[in-house]
Amino acid sequence: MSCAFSLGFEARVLGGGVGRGRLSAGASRAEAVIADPRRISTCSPQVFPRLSKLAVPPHSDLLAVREIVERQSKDTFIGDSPAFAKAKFHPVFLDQAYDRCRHICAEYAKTFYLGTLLMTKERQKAIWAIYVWCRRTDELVDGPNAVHMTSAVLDRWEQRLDDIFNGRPYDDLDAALSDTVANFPVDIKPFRDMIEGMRMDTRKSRYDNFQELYLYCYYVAGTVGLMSVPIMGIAPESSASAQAVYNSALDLGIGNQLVNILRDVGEDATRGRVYLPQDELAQFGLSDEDIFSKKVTDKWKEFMKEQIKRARSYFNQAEEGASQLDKDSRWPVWSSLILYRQILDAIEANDYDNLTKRAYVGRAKKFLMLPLAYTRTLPSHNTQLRLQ
Ligand SMILES: CC(C)=CCC/C(C)=C/CC/C(C)=C/CC/C(C)=C/[C@@H]1[C@@H](COP(=O)(O)OP(=O)(O)O)[C@]1(C)CC/C=C(\C)CC/C=C(\C)CCC=C(C)C
Repeated sequence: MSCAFSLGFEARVLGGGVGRGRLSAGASRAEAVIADPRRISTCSPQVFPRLSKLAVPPHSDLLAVREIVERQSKDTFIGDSPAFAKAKFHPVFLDQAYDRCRHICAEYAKTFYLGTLLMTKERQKAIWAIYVWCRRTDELVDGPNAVHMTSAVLDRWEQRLDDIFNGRPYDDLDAALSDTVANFPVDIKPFRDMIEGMRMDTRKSRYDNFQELYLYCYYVAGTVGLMSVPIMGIAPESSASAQAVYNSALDLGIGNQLVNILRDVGEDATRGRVYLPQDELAQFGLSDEDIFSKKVTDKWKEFMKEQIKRARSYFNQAEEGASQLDKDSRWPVWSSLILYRQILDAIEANDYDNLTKRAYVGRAKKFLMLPLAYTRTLPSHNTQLRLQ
């Protein structure tokens, strides 16, 4: 491994984080921007600046994450929820609504669905309802009706979200989510932020740097981590702080989204989209034209190696928090971790050709991974969080 590519200092979204290089108290998020173009190694004939690891931009939606965690960690939260007072549905209707969520989840995310089967019934239902809302939100911009997408559509979707949280669902799938948010301490902000991510996606097709990309990844995937932890629960025996566990949840979301981006570079390019930081492409002597020409050059391979390394480092950090979740909730999280790592392995196995090939994890490999993920949920594999 060339020392030119070492990853930079790490900083945490929530401060007081896990692992190496956390921000010292009082350090601003702006200081967490760590790409340093002047740091060019001399130990390799072809030199590249190092990539930033976690360039957390000082954006208000990222600053608000700490408050989301605090609100979601409050004991009184559930009683405060408007949906708690209003969402009273007939149990048969609710059972059917959750059952539809279960079917959708089983159809679209089989491996993840299998992983939920060890969770308590209440948690399973809640995570399926959240999954369905996220999937429907994503379908607005990515699904068959995406051609009809306008900002008014997303505004209406956000209004509908308010109604869900106020116990006034539009349909049965919404009702499942109304019931979920009445039963679990889930804040509305991560849901709003995911919609914001969809807005960003419709407005923007280039990312100047990793900070911009990080914000996008937070919106569309880090938010899933924030929504999921209150459902999955932190193990009563864990001595980790909620902030540290949420940091890991964000890391898993960001890591997963980075993998999605790396897997889909060629496909996105055919839609005129490049989700790779423009400044990093330039640092490696690459540009959009290299992506559109779909030639896997040595420069591209070096660039990809670094992008993969960065995605992996998010998973390494996510592991720490995954082991602090309630034990019956760990399986789907470990499955997701292992599966997305395998996609990175598949990109390597394709010799970094993600321009003309889609990295793929076969069905057999996916199912074989499930018992492996299960062993990681056992106490013998429990990683201790290094910082509380
Ligand atoms: C355990 C687990 C995986 C739970 C999450 C369940 C859930 C609610 C998933 C919603 C996913 C979804 C449909 C999001 C919409 C936006 C989107 C498409 C995001 C991308 C997902 C990948 O889906 P897929 O590969 O099917 O996408 P396409 O085919 O390209 O459309 C994302 C990459 C985001 C996924 C993010 C997560 C799964 C974050 C998971 C984090 C946690 C569950 C927190 C775990 C806690 C700790 C402490 C580690």
